[in-house]
Amino acid sequence: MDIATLNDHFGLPGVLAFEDHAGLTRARITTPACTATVYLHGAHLTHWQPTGQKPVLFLSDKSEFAANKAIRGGVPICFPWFGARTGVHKVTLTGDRADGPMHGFARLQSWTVAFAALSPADGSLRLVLTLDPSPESQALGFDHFRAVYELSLGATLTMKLTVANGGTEPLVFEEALHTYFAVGDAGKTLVHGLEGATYYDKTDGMATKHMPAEPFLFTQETDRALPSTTANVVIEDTVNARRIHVDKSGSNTSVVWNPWKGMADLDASQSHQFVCVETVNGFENAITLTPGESHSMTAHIGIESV
Ligand SMILES: O=P(O)(O)OC[C@H]1O[C@@H](O)[C@H](O)[C@@H](O)[C@@H]1O
Repeated sequence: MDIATLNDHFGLPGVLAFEDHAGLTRARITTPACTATVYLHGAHLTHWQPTGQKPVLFLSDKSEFAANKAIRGGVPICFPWFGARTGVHKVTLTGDRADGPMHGFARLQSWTVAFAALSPADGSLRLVLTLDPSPESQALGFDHFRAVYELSLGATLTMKLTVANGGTEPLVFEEALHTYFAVGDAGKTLVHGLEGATYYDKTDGMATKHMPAEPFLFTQETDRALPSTTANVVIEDTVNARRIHVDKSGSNTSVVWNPWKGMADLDASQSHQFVCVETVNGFENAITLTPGESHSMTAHIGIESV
């Protein structure tokens, strides 16, 4: 659908409008409760700001916006694998192959708008996008999945990713809502809720270790995958005097990440402006769906001023 048709079908005057940015289509959302931006490229939420709050999601000033690149910041959707397709602690995914882009193809595909409407209950905007197999996914061995991403954008944020198996063989995949939370200073940010959990340390050859007994403080490059973790977390952004609550369901893995340095699409000066606390099913928690089955993973984000 072109932008005019999207606006005709789904636009809501003063609330939801579709526009072009750098050749990509994005939805701009303004409600009394929040502002938000969603790119159809990757179904990528890049901005969510409840009224009266600073933006909750970080977006790199050096992010690229191009059809073959992932946006740096916001909430990339990783699917149907997390990180590399194969590796230590990984199970064999559909296709049983090692090729394909980092974090899967879903963040590089253009998703389809299926539904948009305001909720009469709380004025939040409900936006639903879908992803079906494409020549790119089929070339990587994924030709019988269906994915639905339901966003509820208001004073709180709900992100729900549902994947269905439309084929005749089991569908085995990983997934992540790779959320970049904006914080005043990553080095003064605590993560509560993961105390003592087992993790695989990607900065140390995926060695198995344990989180500290006290809330986790970012002090260096951090790249930790926590399997068998269903805990809700609270991110304590001390500089901004707020707590970000991340409540999740249908997710058995968490990932905590900050590169602590610049990257090609991240200026070094911005590397302490976010922490990634990711809602994931990965490694031994990869999802297996029998034909006709579906699975949902949800992250619900709320902000508490302190
Ligand atoms: O640069 P990308 O592909 O967006 O990945 C960013 C990071 O994503 C994290 O979730 C991974 O654990 C890291 O290993 C990775 O570096």
